[in-house]
Amino acid sequence: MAQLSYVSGSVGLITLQNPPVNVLSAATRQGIMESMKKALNDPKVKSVVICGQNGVFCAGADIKEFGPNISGPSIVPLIYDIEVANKPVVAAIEGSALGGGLELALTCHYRIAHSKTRLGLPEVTLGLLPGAGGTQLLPRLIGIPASLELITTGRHITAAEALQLGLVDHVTQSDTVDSAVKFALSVEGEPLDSRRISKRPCPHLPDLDAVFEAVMQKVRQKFYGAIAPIACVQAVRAAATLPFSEGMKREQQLMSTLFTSGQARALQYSFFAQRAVGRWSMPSGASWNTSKARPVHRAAVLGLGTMGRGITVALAQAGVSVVAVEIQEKQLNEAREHVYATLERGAQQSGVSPSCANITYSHDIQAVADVDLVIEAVLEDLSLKEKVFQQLSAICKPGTLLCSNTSSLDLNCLASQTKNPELVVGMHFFAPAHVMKLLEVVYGSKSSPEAVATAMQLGKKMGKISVAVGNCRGFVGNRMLKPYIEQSYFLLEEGATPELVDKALEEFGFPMGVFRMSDLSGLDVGWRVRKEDGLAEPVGTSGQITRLRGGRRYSPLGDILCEHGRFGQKTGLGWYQYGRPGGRVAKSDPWVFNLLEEYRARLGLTARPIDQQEVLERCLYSLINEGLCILEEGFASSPEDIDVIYVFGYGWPKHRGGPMFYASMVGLATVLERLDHYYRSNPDVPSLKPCKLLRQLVASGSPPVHKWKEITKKIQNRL
Ligand SMILES: C[C@H](O)[C@H](C)C(=O)SCCNC(=O)CCNC(=O)[C@H](O)C(C)(C)COP(=O)([O-])OP(=O)([O-])OC[C@H]1O[C@@H](n2cnc3c(N)ncnc32)[C@H](O)[C@@H]1OP(=O)([O-])[O-]
Repeated sequence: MAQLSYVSGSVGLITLQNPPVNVLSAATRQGIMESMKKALNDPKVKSVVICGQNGVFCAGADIKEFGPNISGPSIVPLIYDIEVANKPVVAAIEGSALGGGLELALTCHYRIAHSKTRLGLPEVTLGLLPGAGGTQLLPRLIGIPASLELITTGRHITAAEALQLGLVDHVTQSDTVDSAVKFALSVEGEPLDSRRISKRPCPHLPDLDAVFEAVMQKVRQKFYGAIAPIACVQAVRAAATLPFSEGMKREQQLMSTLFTSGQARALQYSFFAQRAVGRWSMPSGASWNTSKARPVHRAAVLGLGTMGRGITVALAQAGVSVVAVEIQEKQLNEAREHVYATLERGAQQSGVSPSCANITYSHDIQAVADVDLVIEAVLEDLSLKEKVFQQLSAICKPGTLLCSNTSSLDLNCLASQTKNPELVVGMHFFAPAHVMKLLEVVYGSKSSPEAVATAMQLGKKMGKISVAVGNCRGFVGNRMLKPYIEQSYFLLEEGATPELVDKALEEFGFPMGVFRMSDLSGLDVGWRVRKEDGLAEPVGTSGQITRLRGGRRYSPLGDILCEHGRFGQKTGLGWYQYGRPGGRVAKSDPWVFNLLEEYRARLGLTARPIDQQEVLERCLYSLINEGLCILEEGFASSPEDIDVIYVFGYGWPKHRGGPMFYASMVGLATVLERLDHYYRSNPDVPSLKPCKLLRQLVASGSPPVHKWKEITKKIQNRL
């Protein structure tokens, strides 16, 4: 929907009306077309201003309309009618001008932006490219290098940067539409040829081939496996080498290869999944729109180790006043320096003044007495955390929310140590806590919906993507990681090497394979959890190795490495060698090969050839199966929750949507058939046994992901 009105005598004002962000739906495109025609044919109208309702210009094409049969006027001829118009057209840009929204502004003759506007061509983040001429117009306006950077990253830029680049003509602090109308009046009757960007030549670049070669190499590396960034480079190259109309044809051709691609579907699914997780619900029926969050003005962080420091930085950067508590003086001083340095660095990058003043440090737990919320981040030890929750419950003012950053311990145990278990929730951050976007908000059996709502809202304020999940062992992310790691160990026993397994997973798109990732996070972390679970038994001098725990197959390979002090990067030795403690570059280690050979020989295991497909099927399908169990048991309320957790917390390649979406793309029947196949030959590995929900989904015709919730409900009601 778009509406034409008349202002200041001779200006036609076209207002996009499609809340909340005025996307170019079929009706909006129709409205623009009709309004433009009317304005151009009306002799009283000497100039036109285009703006968006509710302080947002336009967030681009309507992603919800993407599919084989898009109705309504096509966007390209629509916006080029604007460029050829014989009356000046001024874009009044507020809020956001993204994708097709910026392309619309680029076909206007002038662009006036409010200082708080964000502009960009983020199509690549949706598996696409700017398909309404953005790859041809932007280089002609701001040059090739800047266009390549903006289009291959999809980065949103500020109005100030846009002015500097020449993308907008003027930036205003006051009413944007007023400014644009005044500007339009000032250019009425002026010649427009020089304002038609498509008519301009693309600025010459002396070392064109070298520039494109370098950018192509960079995007292939940085966005490993993603096809859209490559197509973006190819499209901009057309702008540099072809006349506009030929360049447009090339852009359309490349866009058509991306539009129907699996990657585009996965990335668009991820776009909406990120928004869907904010609409959380609990098995009790309580949810985001029935629960009121409490304001959090002052928060405390207890325990200033690696995680505590990151959480303190993230809170301060979100403008929350923080009480940072660490009982050990030395650790407290180190933390103070680390937090200060991190905030300083952040301030330099964002150009915003550092928020150090928001933080007070103390080594006395009494200092948390009057805060609204406490995040406990002490060592991952149940008895220690229980003591801390007893203390907090005694010290804190009534109503203070008590949150734990535990990554696997039972939240109900912590809550039972307090007077008000309804005020206890988990806030599981991911390292580094001031960088990683994901936050698992964990509700226990007594957590109140208000407590969950408050933690979810605080997470959003900290710039996190927060997902509400139930309190099972390892919550969602770590619980699914267990069968994934387990399978990788079994594959080593059967003949694989860490290199082969990691190669398969990295070619799939993970930034790091399971063994390199384990070396980074520290093998001793998992070892401690396996010991707590009574799984890791010392092999020691007896040399007796058993591969069964409670009737289930268990591989002690990881324990053996830890017994040799091989904790990964931190000791310089793990599944790979790193040259020195803290080394980052992984090199194959003959010691590991010898260990595997000796281990197999001692257990009478015969190595066999294992290919990448088997690695992917066993590691990913067992992880997916565990995810489906979590849905079945109600510890996650939707497949989107699981996919957002894996994409933003565990390095699952975004262009593959997440474990649940990937399973639907591969075909649930295939996942079921492969798991059945592996379970038949490994009956002592329960994580390979297909769960009820998987069988039910296949029996129901393998519906698309967004239909799983209703089938899951049916199963839960039967349970
Ligand atoms: C030809 C052309 O070249 C090509 C092909 C294209 O143009 S492709 C399209 C390119 N455009 C984009 O990539 C911009 C995507 N949007 C955003 O980045 C953000 O939305 C925002 C603009 C910065 C606002 O953020 P926000 O935090 O204030 O609100 P929100 O919660 O995100 O959004 C508010 C509501 O609007 C919905 N929404 C936002 N953008 C949308 C879009 N482009 N299409 C459909 N729905 C959209 C969103 O799902 C949510 O719905 P619901 O959850 O309430 O039901």
